[in-house]
Amino acid sequence: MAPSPLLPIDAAQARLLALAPAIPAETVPLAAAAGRYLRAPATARRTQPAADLSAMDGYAIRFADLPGPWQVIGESAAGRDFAGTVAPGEAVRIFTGAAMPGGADTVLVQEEARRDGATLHLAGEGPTRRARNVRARGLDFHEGDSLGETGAALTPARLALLATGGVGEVSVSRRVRVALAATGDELIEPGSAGAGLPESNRLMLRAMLADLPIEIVDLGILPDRLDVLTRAFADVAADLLVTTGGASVGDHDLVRPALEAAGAVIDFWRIALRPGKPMMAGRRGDCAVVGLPGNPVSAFVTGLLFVRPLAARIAGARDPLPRATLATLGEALPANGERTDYIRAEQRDGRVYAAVIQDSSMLATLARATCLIVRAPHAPAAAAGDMAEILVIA
Ligand SMILES: Nc1nc2c(c(=O)[nH]1)N[C@H]1C(S)=C(S)[C@@H](COP(=O)(O)OP(=O)(O)OC[C@H]3O[C@@H](n4cnc5c(N)ncnc54)[C@H](O)[C@@H]3O)O[C@H]1N2
Ligand code: MOO
Repeated sequence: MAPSPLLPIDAAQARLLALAPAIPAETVPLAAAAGRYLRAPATARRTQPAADLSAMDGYAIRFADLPGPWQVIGESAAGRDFAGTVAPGEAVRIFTGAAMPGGADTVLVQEEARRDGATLHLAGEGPTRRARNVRARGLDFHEGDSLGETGAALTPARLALLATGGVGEVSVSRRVRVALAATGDELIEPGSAGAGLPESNRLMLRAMLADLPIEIVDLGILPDRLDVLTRAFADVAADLLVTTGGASVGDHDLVRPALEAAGAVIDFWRIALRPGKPMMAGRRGDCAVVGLPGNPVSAFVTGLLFVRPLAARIAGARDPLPRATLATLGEALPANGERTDYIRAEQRDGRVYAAVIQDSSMLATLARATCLIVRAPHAPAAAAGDMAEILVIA
């Protein structure tokens, strides 16, 4: 039987994201919502700033009174407003974040003022326009404004925005349950004694997902036995099952038959990607399943391009795919073949340099790499100084 053509990477990513199951929402306090994604829009419950505030330490004056002098009639500090009104020729001592007193419209910074008892003199250029050094009520946002659409990431900045908007709790997706299984009779637990190859894919993938709102269900290292794999895949309770190894065409590559025996429907297998060609993806009931190749660098690249975006999409992210940027090549690159190539490279002095050997088993070059150079299928040879797409990884 002729092998089916390899799926282009963007088509594979689109099909993969479409496999994301819907998971329930939950309401959590803002303080517990870091890294989650909004399931409902968040709306400002207050206006910020709630009043016109001084942006500087100085004196609240009427712009029309410049160049002074003024009589200082009181003080306004943050949280302790001045109760009166500023009449012509009057000023109020004011501090950053304090409410502007009624009648005043401008702040004279104290570096440009001279105090002589209760009398204030201009001692510099002074404010050049009305409302200088004043933050108008609502400068940041108004009550009723949207502070985040459905799917927005609760980044540190957005959490601070929501807190300032008077939002105390948010509707987010519950944590995504990600089951991780390594397969291979040659594998041993990392750090354990004995012959065998230390298993490295689970902890690598776990670390790649660490900043997402997930819970890991660790299925451990599974042997190359169809019955054991089938039972493990049939029993798993998760939103996303990720396996590594056994994805290719060898006699011991049992992941696909085991997934199918466990009731999974495979949507695609084998993509036009180097490294990572034998990746497969599908669904088993409400659980998305992704079978990654066992080679550690192949697992890293497919983890970056597929698993992490899928976990983020299940968590509610609108736009989860990694973003490439442009960089200048430090050396020439040969023409590419039929698969999109992700080349381990280092950024030095504003240029990128590819590692000489790109074997997909080599973790030392992956750990040294700060980026992957992306080479499109059939890209022509590139010269030093040409621009190339990269994905930053460290
Ligand atoms: N005849 C063909 N052979 C291979 C093909 C092909 O198209 N035809 N594809 C190659 C490509 S490309 C890849 S990638 C590999 C991936 O195959 P598998 O997913 O079946 O991976 P394994 O054979 O199980 O393992 C490959 C390699 O990686 C080591 N490994 C596996 N799991 C782990 C782990 N969790 N931690 C550390 N190292 C791991 C394993 O010992 C092997 O050395 O297939 C090619 N073959
Ligand atoms: O696609 Mo495999 O990952 O080249 O080594």
